[in-house]
Amino acid sequence: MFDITRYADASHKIIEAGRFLYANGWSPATSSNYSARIDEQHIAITVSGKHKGALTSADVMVVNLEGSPVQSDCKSSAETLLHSVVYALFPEVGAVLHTHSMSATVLSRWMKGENELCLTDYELQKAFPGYESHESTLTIPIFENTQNIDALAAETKAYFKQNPHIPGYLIRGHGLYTWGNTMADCLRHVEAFEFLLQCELEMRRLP
Ligand SMILES: CSCCC(=O)C(=O)COP(=O)(O)O
Ligand SMILES: [Zn+2]
Repeated sequence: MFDITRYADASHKIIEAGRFLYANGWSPATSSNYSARIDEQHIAITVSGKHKGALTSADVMVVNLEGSPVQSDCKSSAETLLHSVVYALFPEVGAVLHTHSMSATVLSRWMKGENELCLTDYELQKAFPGYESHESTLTIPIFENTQNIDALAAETKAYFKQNPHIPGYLIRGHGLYTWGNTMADCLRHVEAFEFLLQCELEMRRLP
């Protein structure tokens, strides 16, 4: 069983995150999904198909670390397993955010055939833990989009088991996943990734 006060706190943070991410244009229509850890075994996560700019507490439910609903008849995000993988691999992670920005979508499509984006020489790389200089390289894997979330979850699990320091990934033509120890950390990571992805797009537009 989970603590109801911790669930309420997680739900509140998810609702606020949705307003912020939608307002920035990073979660259009009913795209995206968000989660926050309640305890070692329970995660609060968005219900599937909801508009993320207008979430209410009824749009946030609880699943266990295997992604199964706990005390709810709602259907959790279609991408629940992608969240579960991160919580199961990294016990310190407190929040996972998935967004569908134009820059993540366009850049990952533009990079057709490439399976990683290497970011270097950006001061903002320092927004991520462990990246202490613009001279470091932040390598972001790009996974192919698929409707088979079980398969994608297995792929991401294998990758991040080997690469635990990488703070997120792209799904081609789909969006961004990132995480953090707190919701504030995770929101900072989304914002930093969005800035860096926009820079990369702009660089590719230059003659
Ligand atoms: C309308 S966007 C397609 C589904 C998706 O990629 C997404 O992020 C939202 O799915 P959910 O089931 O979490 O609402
Ligand atoms: Zn998505």
